[in-house]
Amino acid sequence: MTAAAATAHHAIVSTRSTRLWNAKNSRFDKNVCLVSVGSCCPGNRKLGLLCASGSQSSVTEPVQQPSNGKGDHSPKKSKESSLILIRHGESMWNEKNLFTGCVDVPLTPKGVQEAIEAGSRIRNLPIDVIYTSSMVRAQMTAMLAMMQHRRKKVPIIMHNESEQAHSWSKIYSEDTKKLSIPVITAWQLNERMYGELQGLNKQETADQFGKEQVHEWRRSYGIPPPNGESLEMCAERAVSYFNDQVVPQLTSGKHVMVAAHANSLRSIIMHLDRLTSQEVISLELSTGIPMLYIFKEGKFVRRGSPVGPSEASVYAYTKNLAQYRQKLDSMVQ
Ligand SMILES: O=C(O)[C@H](O)COP(=O)(O)O
Repeated sequence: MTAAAATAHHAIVSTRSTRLWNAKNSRFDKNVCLVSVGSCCPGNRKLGLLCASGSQSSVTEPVQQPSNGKGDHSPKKSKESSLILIRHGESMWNEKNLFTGCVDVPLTPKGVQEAIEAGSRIRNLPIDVIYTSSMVRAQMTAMLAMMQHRRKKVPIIMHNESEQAHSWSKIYSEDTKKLSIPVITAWQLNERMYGELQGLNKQETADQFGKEQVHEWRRSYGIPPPNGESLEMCAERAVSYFNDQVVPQLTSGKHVMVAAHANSLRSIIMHLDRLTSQEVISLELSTGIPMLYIFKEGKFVRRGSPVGPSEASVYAYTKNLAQYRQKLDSMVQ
């Protein structure tokens, strides 16, 4: 691991443990130990790789093509699927340390690099459908990351905002469709609305209102910034969307990537890992770091962040991932 990768890897901070989500029973039913790289310590609050060994399952074809991303799923041999969550790369307002929220700003050159680096980490992982927020920084991140993917499918933004937009963007070749990945954009995955903090400098705001107050606005679950959304309010739309749209894709065996934002993803991770409103306070997501979950039999198992494209343990997570990787290796590139 390079020093930069190690820093980035350790920059994701989570809480002590997570549990397996049982969608059927709508509950979490088993604790899972999260460890930092190279150790397995329940007291360690850094998020890294799981110490559990990979599960076994039957082979899933790596190439799966949803027709419209909203249903119409072809039957699969195995229902195991993977979920990649990624916060966008550094934006031009991250760089300036400004509260951004729902202001739609693009990536910096560093953010572009982070997205490309993220893409190289996940370049051997299966991805059938991509969800992004409606904001350009998340969309840029998803697109740049996909440029690195070894399968070389083309990510294509679905335009379903009107019947005309839908019909005018129709693809008339089945072969070409098979070589594309639908990208579904959803405002529900947008960054939490930061209210009257949007555009303000974070340090100056802390100087003015006090560090504790600003930390409460930024990290608490229930307290909204002035005229903005609390994490709880953000969760209401982001987690509902995730459950309504993303989970059915995973259930049908599709491999999904979600490119979104610090707080929309914090709310989703809080839900997946069943963090309490106290625990979520210390959940920090770095820009441009992908995180992998395996979804199987209605349960989410967090597998950490792939450090590099060839990291052996990522592909040992499950037999399916290993086989997908092998298929990529055997394909003429
Ligand atoms: O919207 C913003 O300003 C950032 O993307 C996230 O901000 P935070 O670190 O205060 O949650």
